[in-house]
Amino acid sequence: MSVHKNEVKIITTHQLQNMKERGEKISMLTAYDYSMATILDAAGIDVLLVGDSASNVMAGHETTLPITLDQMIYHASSVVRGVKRAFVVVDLPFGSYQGNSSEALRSTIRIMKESGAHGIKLEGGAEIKESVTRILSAGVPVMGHLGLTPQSIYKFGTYSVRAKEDAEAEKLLSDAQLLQELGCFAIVLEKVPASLAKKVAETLHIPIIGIGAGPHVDGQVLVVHDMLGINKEFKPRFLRRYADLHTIMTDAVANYVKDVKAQDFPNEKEAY
Ligand SMILES: Nc1nc(=O)c2c([nH]1)NC[C@@H]1CN(c3ccc(C(=O)N[C@@H](CCC(=O)O)C(=O)O)cc3)CN21
Ligand SMILES: CC(C)C(=O)C(=O)O
Ligand SMILES: [Mg+2]
Repeated sequence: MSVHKNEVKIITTHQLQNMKERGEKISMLTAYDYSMATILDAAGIDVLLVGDSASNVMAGHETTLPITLDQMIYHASSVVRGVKRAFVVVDLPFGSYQGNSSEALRSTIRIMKESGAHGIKLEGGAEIKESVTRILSAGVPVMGHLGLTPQSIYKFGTYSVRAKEDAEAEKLLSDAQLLQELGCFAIVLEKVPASLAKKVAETLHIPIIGIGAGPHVDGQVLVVHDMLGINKEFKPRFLRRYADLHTIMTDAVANYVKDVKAQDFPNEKEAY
């Protein structure tokens, strides 16, 4: 690939690894569509996650379970078209990989071929060892996801903080080590005690990206609609709101409605 003077450096798994080694934190947000991806990419985000949280945020489902592989591919291909620099990771949706490594590979190949994304993420540790191995052997970068794994919500029944007990914490650390040994390039840790996340980030050499996992990890991820304040209901302790787009958008739409009703829009300059 030729490198031109003004070309923006495309993020690779190697660069993410270098960032951990240099102590530069990795920034990651979700994106589900082209317009949002364009903005996030231009603003300098390192990694975009086409999360299965699209099931909640885009489609209005209660959980991440209903979203399909076809729907994830639609979101992912839209995101990829908006990106010039960020590394794009796609969640394998519920039912597309669990308990069947050949199906896991088939789902991954479809995502990579049909969306143009750069890697995939799946939830779990030892249980999904065969799937992870098989996907990695096809040359596809894999991101792990441990701690609160929303695709298993009905096994746990709550979205409460995970791995508070020693046994659960030990299992999480050994799962993280396993994922690293298999060859995963990074791991998301969701809603676990900061002290455990710190230990995992210090023990492993691959980047650990936290969401509700405290500051002592190698990067942070949030759902973009949450951090922009688009949805008002979701306010867990780990969320920081960087904007109140709910209010901005509501006011803008209310003003538009008012102007249309008052026949103030369109005016002469806005007509042909
Ligand atoms: N909009 C959105 N943001 C997310 O971060 C997100 C999704 N959707 N969907 C998929 C998963 C689910 N996630 C979640 C869900 C709930 C909590 C949570 O803290 N819920 C409650 C506390 C529940 C409890 O302690 O029992 C809260 O305080 O809102 C955290 C992450 C993270 N992901
Ligand atoms: C919350 C992040 C890590 C995720 O998996 C998603 O958005 O689906
Ligand atoms: Mg997810």
